[in-house]
Amino acid sequence: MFEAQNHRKDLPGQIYLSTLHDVDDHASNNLRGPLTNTLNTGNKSRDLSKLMDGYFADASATEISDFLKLNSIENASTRSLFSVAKKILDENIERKNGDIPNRVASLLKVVVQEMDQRFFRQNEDLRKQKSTYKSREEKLRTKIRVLETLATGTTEENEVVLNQLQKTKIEMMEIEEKKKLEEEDIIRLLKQKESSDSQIITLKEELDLTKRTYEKHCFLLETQAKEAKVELQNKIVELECLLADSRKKVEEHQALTQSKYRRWKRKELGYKSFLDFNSGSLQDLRMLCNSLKQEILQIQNFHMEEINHLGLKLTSLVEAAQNYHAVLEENRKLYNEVQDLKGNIRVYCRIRPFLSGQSRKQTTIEYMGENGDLVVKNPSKQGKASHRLFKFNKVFGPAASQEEVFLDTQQLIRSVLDGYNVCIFAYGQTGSGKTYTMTGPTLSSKVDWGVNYRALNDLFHLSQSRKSSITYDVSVQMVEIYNEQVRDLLTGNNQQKNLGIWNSTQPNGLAVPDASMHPVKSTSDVLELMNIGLLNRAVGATALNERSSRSHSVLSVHVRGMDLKTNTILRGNLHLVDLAGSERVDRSEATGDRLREAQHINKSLSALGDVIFALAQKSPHVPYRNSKLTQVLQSSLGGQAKTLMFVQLNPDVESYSETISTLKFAERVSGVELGAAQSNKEGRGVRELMEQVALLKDAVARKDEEISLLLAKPNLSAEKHALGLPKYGSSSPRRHSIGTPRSSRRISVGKSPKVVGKAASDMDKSSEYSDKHSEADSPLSDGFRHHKEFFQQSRPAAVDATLGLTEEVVSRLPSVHKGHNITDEFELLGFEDADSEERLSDISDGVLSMATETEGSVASIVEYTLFPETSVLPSEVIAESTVPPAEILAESTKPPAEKSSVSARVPRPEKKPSQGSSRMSSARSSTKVLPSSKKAATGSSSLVKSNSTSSLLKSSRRRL
Ligand SMILES: Nc1ncnc2c1ncn2[C@@H]1O[C@H](COP(=O)(O)OP(=O)(O)OP(=O)(O)O)[C@@H](O)[C@H]1O
Repeated sequence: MFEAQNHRKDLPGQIYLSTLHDVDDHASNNLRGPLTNTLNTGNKSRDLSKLMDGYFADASATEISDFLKLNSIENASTRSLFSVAKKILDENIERKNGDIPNRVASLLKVVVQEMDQRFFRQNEDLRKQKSTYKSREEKLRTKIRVLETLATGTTEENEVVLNQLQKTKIEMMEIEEKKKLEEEDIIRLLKQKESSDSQIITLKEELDLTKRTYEKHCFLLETQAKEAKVELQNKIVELECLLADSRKKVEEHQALTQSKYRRWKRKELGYKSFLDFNSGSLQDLRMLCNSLKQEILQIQNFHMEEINHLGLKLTSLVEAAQNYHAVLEENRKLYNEVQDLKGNIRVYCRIRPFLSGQSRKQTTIEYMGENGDLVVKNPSKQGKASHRLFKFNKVFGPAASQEEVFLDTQQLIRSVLDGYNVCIFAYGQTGSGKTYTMTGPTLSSKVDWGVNYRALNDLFHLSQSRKSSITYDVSVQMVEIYNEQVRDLLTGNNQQKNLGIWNSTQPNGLAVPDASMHPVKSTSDVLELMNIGLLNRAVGATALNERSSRSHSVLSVHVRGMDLKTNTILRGNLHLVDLAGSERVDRSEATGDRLREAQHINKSLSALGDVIFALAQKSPHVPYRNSKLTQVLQSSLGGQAKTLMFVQLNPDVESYSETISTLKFAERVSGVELGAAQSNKEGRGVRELMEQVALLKDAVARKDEEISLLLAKPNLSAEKHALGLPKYGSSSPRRHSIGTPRSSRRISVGKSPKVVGKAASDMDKSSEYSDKHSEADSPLSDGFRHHKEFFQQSRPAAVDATLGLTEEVVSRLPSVHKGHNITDEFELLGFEDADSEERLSDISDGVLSMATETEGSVASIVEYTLFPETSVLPSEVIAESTVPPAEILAESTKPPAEKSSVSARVPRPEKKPSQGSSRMSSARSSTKVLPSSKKAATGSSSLVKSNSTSSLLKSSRRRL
């Protein structure tokens, strides 16, 4: 150990290289120590740490060589030298992009050389050390051998020697271990050397490369510098030239500025003089302005006065405009009145709003005028051709409330209380709002009430307010027409019973005699009945699936009013009709029930159209009988009624074609004139007639007496034969008059035949049309016979009585009723009226129609017979029919108050019973009497053939 330590001290360069680490650490410590001291002492030499920190990166070659001289590089450790070399390279590569300056390269060279030498020296040292160790090992082995020999001498000595040997062995082992360690160190050093060698080689190569690149770069830079220098020199020359130019320009500019200055000076002087001049004229202008102000004030005052004047004129204009609106309203009213007078069917158009479920809300309605104009747009067309204008009495937009709609309908409905027949019907495709308008969406809310409820409600209120002067009885019927079958909706049982319809219009507007008639006293009664009706309709609807759309519902309101002052009786009927959907069902698509429904709807609506258009054309024949619907509405579509049609529209573009066909229909309807409506009043005319009848009755009584006196004489038959009077029983006077050719009747009736002939001719016409067979060839053909038969069947007794007497008795009684012209009586009957003639020509079913469509007076007579004041059962009628005619006639002359009870029992004064009389009795008996009762009544009518009456008339005729 000791030797080893000593040997360390002997190593060259004073570096302890027992291990490489030791060498490095010690070396760096040794190096740093003196260098640091040197720096601290102010020596300018630089130490190796600076070298390591790249201190020499920017140092000159001389500085580096100085540094290397001053500092013993041999004292630096190998590791630090390596790191110095690496750092130099890294730094230079980072800084200069691989260009290593010469000085750094030389420094590197020095460091690398030093490291080379050091490795060489170390190698040498290690070799020497190895040989030293070997010699020592030899020495020790010899010592061991000596000692072993000595040990064999004495055991003690041996032991001592052994101990020494062991110690020596241990030492040897330690030395061997150390040797091994040193050998390992040497091997590691050798390896390090090898790696350093390779590093040095690569470094050298890199250095060479860098040097070459650097040299190239330097050359490039030098050439660039030369070029830049030349360029700069050129620029300097250019700049000098420019400087000379700008100097010249500055001089020129200065000269120009001076001339400008002089010019401005001159201008200033000019402006000054101009300003002086202007201030003078400003003064003048001020004065002028003041005078103008005065003038303007004057004009302003003048205009103010004018404006005030205009304001006054405007106020009067506004008033006029307001009046204009009033006048417009008045005009509308007047127009409606004219329409009423003309008997035009009023047409109101109502457009329903889009429903919440409708997704596309594109409307076909372009414009709705307050005057009833409606413009519809065709969505598939463009330009003018896409628009169509329609004109109606009124157009209600989607926002119109139920109340607004009713307000415009109210007056019409109110006229029912004045004895008019009114018909309101809603026409339009399915879902267009017909039921909404007529009934309303719900009954629970008053706001939603449709025309039906509001109408009845209004009628009740009005009748209440009039009750001091007129007492009213209101009754309702509600029927449904489905597949040409009429069903009573108020019976309570829902059996599908097809009800019969009168073949002609009835004076009381009753078209469906078998439908139950329900007297109503209040709105709640109506609501109750409506509910029953709707329920019955709904039950039908469930059975037949949405039947309400395919059936017509008719609510008939019958009003009878008695004027307490004049004893006039008013009869008004209101038909409120919710028609089936008007859309044309494609027959090719519909089958079975649907096809049947479609056919029936199409048929009935076409029939309605035909009736309306026949009326419009004043056609002699109105085809009421072509459908149940037109039959039911006959009394309200004929001459005396007021008719209103609601045209319901769905604004959706998809419904365009339906909308157009609905509007076209409505447009034609709106042009229809039915003739002036007439009130069903039983007034003075009736009473006068009654008075005449009373006179006649007296005359007949007197003549009867005379006849009975004559009959008492024995030569009676001869006398009778001589007179040539027809025998009673073979033909009644009425029959005679009808069966006789018109010319002969003319002769027999004197002045009146003209009228009678006309009436008969009308009857003939109606017969012709009603039968739908031409009778033109022969007036006495089958058709005429049919007419004759029908006339016999349906002719009301009262008319018969009146006409019979008029023709054959009255005309021969100038002495009885002196000064009274029989023509007047016919005028009273309305037969002289040209209109009535026209209307008579419309009769399709004989005298009953005639009675309705002529003056109210005749209707009243029929009414008395058909509709007694109190309901009388057929049996009672039969019993009462035995009342002697004298008594009846006497009764008829009584005042109405007394008359009412008796008139109800008025039997026909006809001698010959007929089917017509049976019909009368069925009608008078009760509105609820079934058609089957007609037969019973017919049977009972034989009883009506009162002996006294027949003998009375027979004898009177004989006498005459
Ligand atoms: N003026 C309206 N305001 C609000 N909703 C309306 C109006 N008119 C109709 N409707 C609604 O449109 C729908 C169809 O109306 P409605 O049933 O009255 O048509 P419709 O013509 O009677 O049909 P249908 O022929 O099938 O009986 C209903 O839901 C109804 O509430």
